[in-house]
Amino acid sequence: MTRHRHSRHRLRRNARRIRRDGIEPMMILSDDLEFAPIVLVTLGQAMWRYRSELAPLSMTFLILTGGAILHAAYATWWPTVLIVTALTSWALAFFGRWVNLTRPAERGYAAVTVMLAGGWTAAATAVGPFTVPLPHVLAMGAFVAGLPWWAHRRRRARVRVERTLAAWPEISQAVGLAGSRIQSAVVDLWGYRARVALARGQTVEDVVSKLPALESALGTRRGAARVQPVPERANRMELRVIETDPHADAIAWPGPSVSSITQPVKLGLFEDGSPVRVSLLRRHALVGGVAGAGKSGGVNVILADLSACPDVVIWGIDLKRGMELLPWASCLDRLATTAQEAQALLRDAVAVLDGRADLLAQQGQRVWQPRSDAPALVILVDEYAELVDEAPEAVRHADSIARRGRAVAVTLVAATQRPSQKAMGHGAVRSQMDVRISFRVRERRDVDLILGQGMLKGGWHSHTLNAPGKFLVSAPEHDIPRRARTFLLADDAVQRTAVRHASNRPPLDDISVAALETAPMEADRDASSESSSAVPCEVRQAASQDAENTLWAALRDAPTEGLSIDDLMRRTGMGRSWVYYRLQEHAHSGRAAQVSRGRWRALPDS
Ligand SMILES: Nc1ncnc2c1ncn2[C@@H]1O[C@H](COP(=O)(O)OP(=O)(O)OP(=O)(O)O)[C@@H](O)[C@H]1O
Repeated sequence: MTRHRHSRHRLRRNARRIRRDGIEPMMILSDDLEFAPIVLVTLGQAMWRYRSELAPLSMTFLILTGGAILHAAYATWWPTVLIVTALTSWALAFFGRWVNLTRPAERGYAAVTVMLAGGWTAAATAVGPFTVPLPHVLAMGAFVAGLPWWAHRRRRARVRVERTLAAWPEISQAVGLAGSRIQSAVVDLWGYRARVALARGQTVEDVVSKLPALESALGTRRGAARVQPVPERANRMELRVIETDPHADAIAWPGPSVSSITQPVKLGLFEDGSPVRVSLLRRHALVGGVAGAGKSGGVNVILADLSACPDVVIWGIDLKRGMELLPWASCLDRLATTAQEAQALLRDAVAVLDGRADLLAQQGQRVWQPRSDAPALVILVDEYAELVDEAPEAVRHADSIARRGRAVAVTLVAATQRPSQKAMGHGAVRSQMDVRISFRVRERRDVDLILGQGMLKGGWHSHTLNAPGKFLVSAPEHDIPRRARTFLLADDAVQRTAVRHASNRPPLDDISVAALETAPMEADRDASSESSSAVPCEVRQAASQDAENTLWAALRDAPTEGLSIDDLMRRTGMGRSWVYYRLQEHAHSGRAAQVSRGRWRALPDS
């Protein structure tokens, strides 16, 4: 007692000296201080930190204490304890959802545990908690009921997230977001998300630029953290950490989601499982991304939905000799696979546009309302850059459609790898695209190329997409960067869908057909300046067959080191794309192969 008074006195004296001398206060561990309180505080902190893991033990202790008190004071109350237990178990089993026990297994566990605990308490109330075998039963019960608790995945995830976010003050300091606060956090199937209040002057863009540092501080894998603004508050954001990728597996196309172009098509699913719906009515769309990133897959989903709508006519341009769009031929009102056909198709689309615009002007209407007898016209262009290369004249028509087509429901859906000004033909097409879909891009600067200026800075990181089919979509209804994955249509699904939808495709309306019938006069004028399209069809076919034969002969007679694409272009007189796609076809059917980089020859036994 005297020793305690001495040390308290010494402490007070030290504190006075510190204040007097202006020395910064700090914790000093010395044998002067009492050791026991520090141990107690540390122990208390550890127990608090591990309170979830210790819960079965704490509960056992509480039940034991409760049993002892009840036995000592109210030994005759054991039937009441039993009744309360039965009622609570029943309520948990049937209404546990109200207390966040979302799964049947969780409700069952809670009901059984309450039954065991209540049963034991009733017995302890009646005969005393230390009467054999009650202590043994309690120990066994605690262990058995504790096992599912300790093993429960969602509980462990919640605890891990709580601990991570408890360190937010240090984390935010370390990454340069000091002063921001976590407001709430929710653990879900794929990871967790937290609402963060930003400090004064901090913006979501600041956080986006610090994402890699944030991922490191949170201890997640690279690319696991996402940041989304909260539209109604500039000083709030949602931080999402994806621990298990919900897009790890391909998502099969579930069937058409629309029956009219006036409804938004369903492209795929966001990471939270919600559908990506985008309206294509009176909107042009640009689909971009590196080769193999899933553009054609995305176009397939658009086609599968649009071909289910009886109020839209679809035209296609595929200068890869129809490789991508040919499977949909039965649903396409028109398909162009050569530069000349593409040019004619776009020219006709402009004629349709003009015809419709004239009618609307006469009737004093502003927009074309798609119906099955007055359908919208959607023109799908696969690999737009190819069109610019091979049919530069066609780009003029595409430009016209991009600028004037919306009101009359004549719209473009253009897919291309890298929509640079050059690839888009230096026209207005790119700037007129209202829906931008970006699959993975190789370089950061390509993000802005597809999605628009400043998008990279705003957190649209399509260079970090890590699997084919994953995309970001920017459209009037999608102004937040959220990762999504398109549905996947396997080849046989494309075939089946095309066959099923082919029977209810609408023809063009009378106004558009009449516009096309009066268009040839203009077309002839066009044609006179284009020697290629003036060549009759049979002559073109014969020329193509000649080139085909020359290519095959060249490949067959090629030296062992093969022939380069330039050699083959020279010999056949055809363009690079033509040679390239014919080689791909030969390679596909096992007739020719690349002997070294860029050099080809026929296979010996073909
Ligand atoms: N949503 C998806 N889910 C799973 N896999 C996909 C998905 N989309 C595409 N893939 C896979 O990626 C491969 C390449 O996709 P796709 O042909 O669509 O790419 P691309 O961007 O069109 O390439 P290219 O420009 O060479 O035509 C496909 O063969 C398919 O296996």
